[in-house]
Amino acid sequence: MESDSDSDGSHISATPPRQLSSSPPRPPPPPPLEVSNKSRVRIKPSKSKPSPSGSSKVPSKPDRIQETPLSLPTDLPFQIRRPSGPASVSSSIETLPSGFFSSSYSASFAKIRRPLVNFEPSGIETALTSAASDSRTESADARKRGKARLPNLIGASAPMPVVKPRPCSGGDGNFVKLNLSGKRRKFLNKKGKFGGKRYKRGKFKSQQEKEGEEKDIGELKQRGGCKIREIDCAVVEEAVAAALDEPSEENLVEILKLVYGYDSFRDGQVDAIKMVLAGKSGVVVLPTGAGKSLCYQLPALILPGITLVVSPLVALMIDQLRQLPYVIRGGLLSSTQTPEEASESLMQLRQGGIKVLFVSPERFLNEDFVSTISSLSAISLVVIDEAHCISEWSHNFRPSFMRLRASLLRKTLNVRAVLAMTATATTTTLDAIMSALDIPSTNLIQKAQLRDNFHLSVSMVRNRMKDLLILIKSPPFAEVQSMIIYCKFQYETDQISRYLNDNNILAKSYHSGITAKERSYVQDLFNSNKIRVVVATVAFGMGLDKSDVGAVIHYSLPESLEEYVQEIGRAGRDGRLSYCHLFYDDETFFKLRSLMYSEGVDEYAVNKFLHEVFPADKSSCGKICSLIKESASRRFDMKEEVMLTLLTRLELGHVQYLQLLPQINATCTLAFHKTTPPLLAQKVSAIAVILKRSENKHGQYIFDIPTVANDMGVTAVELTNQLYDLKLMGEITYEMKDLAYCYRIIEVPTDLLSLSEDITQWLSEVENCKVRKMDAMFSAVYFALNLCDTMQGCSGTNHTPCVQRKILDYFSGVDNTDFCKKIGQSSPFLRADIKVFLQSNSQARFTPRAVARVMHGIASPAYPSTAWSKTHFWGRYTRIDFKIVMEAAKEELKKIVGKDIL
Ligand SMILES: Nc1ncnc2c1ncn2[C@@H]1O[C@H](COP(=O)(O)OP(=O)(O)OP(=O)(O)O)[C@@H](O)[C@H]1O
Repeated sequence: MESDSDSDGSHISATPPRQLSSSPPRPPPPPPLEVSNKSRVRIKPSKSKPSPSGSSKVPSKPDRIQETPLSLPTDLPFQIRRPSGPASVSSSIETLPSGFFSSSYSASFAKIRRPLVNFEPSGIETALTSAASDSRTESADARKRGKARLPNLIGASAPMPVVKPRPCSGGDGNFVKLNLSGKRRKFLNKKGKFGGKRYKRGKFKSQQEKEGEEKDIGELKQRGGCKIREIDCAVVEEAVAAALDEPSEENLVEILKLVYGYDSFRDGQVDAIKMVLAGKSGVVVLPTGAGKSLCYQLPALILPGITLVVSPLVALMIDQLRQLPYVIRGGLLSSTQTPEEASESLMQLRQGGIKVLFVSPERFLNEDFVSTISSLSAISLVVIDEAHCISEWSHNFRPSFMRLRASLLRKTLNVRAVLAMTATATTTTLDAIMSALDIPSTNLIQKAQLRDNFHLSVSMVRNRMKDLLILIKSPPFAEVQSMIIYCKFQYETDQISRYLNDNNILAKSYHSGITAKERSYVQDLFNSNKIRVVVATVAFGMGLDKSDVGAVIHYSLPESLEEYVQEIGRAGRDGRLSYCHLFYDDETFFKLRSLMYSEGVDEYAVNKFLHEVFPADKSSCGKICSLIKESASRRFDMKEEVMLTLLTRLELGHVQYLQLLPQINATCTLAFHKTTPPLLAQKVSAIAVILKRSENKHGQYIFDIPTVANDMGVTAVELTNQLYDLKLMGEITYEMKDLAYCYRIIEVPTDLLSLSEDITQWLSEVENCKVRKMDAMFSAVYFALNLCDTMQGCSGTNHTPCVQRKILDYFSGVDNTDFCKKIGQSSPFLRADIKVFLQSNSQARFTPRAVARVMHGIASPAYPSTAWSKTHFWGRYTRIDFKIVMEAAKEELKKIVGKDIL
């Protein structure tokens, strides 16, 4: 594996300082924060019993806001003083030019008679998405506005229109794909016919159109403050043809200049592009903000077929779509679209109207989509963005990413090359990615996973709110225009943003609990510098490419070094020095470490789960089954994501036991309106089966969709389509509820016991891995606060060299978790407390894990915090290792039940 000079923390000061010219005032060089001796972290098992904390995710009693008047600190964990002189600088980081151009044409939207019912799980993707509702309205708007469509630039011989310029990243770029500007689209559709001619701006426009456009550009200028330039499409076309013929660096740079306005490639880009153009699959590991998108955008422009980009978040897809260069037609398919919109996108895809399609991994559950994609002979490239999501050993595993395996992509979809991209992957994660995608180790392009323009600092907190305000009001943070504060809990983001506003700092909170529209609004305010601070949970940031974010503050410890690197990666994307400070406190660390155990499952629960997934009836092969998410989650005391992980493993493990289908609403309540039920049953077979299989309550028929579908021998989606037709005819109305996982049984396992043992073992390894990540994060901070005096280059609160070293070691596989041995291994009161707890709740049935969760203050579906945080044992033992507590609970339960407990 290659490494890069970044890995040597000693030259961190070689970063050029932020310039004052075109941006808001810039802070002076490295912050002279100092950690006093008082701040040293001391981890020791608690002597007295801690008071019960709140719930696991959102503690019932949030931290009190300290409204103490602000004065310059004398007794704080860190001291702030002005720098004595400028930082040493060099030009080792290139200055980033302005870049992308907006698009203004779009493909047609054909009308369809009926939407294909097109269920897709939304999961995390939806929860963390912003601006999704916008794309929906825009799509509808586009339908009203005409059908003219440009032919595929490369696939067809039609020339490209001379496009109007757009501001660089940070603006709302690719209008067409988002249908943000209908006027412009209409206009440029006309222009598309003028092959190769240089288009003079404004020549063919009505006054109204001109005004509309100018308004758009005006707004964008304001947002991004970017330069505007034109692209001569005929020239680009020539350059593309030349690069297709001979993909030399010279030819590629020519396109780079023409399309992006950049003079040269950044480290790793040209290698990645050449690899893909040669039809080879590969993995690209480049730091945040290093320009990974360009590694697929440029090949997408050159290669003749379609490029599919798989992204974990809708918000990310929308951002990437906006950032596509003007000359590449993009589209997206996401769970937030209506079935009509999804069908339209598929139709455009079939007709060659889309060159780059962004999709969620869940889309690959949709048979309609898979068959459309496999019927397209020309998929040149599949890009897997945030590819670490494929691996269960990453910080952000997404079960649906498991589906993206070489077998599906190459064999079923007939894809030529696969490009996996990430900024944060350990060696174990990389191995998992390469093995899933069948990528040889020679095709790994890896640079250091950290940019060297971060000034990293850490401090121990005593009063976080007050310390935060002092930090923001002191140099260098006081002079940073745009900053992000990351918190763990949603309630913290709201509290802090209120607190900052009360102290004259314009801030907004951002988390997945607010609507997509609000999230989009906050992001827009931030991008246009109308607010200074976004206080966010992990939901904010992935894909955010605001170049002048000058600081990132971690109000709470991140859960892993990967998360930390991703989040600080939002800062300094313009290459200038940026400041990243992390507040540490023991209490938060112990609380977060407990949360790492919130998804674990015991063998007992896995076994119960498998018995429900596979009906005892051996003839169930081929049957469609469903598992209602909410009730099953409570029954098995398993989070919904964990159930999905198990189902996905049953589909994609060594043996394929089932085939996961799109999620459905499993319970249907139906009423008849025109024809009487018996008469309609004579004409429509579905109704005959429904009458047989339903329960009649006050004239309404309630039935289970999969049961009726099985009886009819159709899929759940086909049945729903039939019902939809009957509804259109006015025959029936119906309501669907109970969102459920849906699957077809392929093979019933013969030995459920050993299968559950196997799966539990795997889950336990995944859990251990999460805890190790948390511990590695803690260790880096602990080291910085307590032991880094000896580390060359660290001084005061400048912990850059040692934190940087820890991060790079971690990504290259060095175990950093030594200090966490300090987590409590025993307590004299533990067994006695568990005994009292069990006696006082003798009516409830517990597993050792359930008891340990209560003692650690972790809510679970069967033991919600609303009910269980009332016990005074709730969260009492967060400082004692979870496994020790679980073991003690097992012993106590054994005594009560009198037999061995799993
Ligand atoms: N060769 C280049 N020269 C100058 N700027 C570039 C170059 N390549 C990309 N950029 C710019 O760098 C910025 C970051 O690019 P991009 O968003 O692709 O980063 P990334 O690696 O995907 O980051 P992240 O992982 O954080 O999402 C963009 O504004 C892009 O225009």
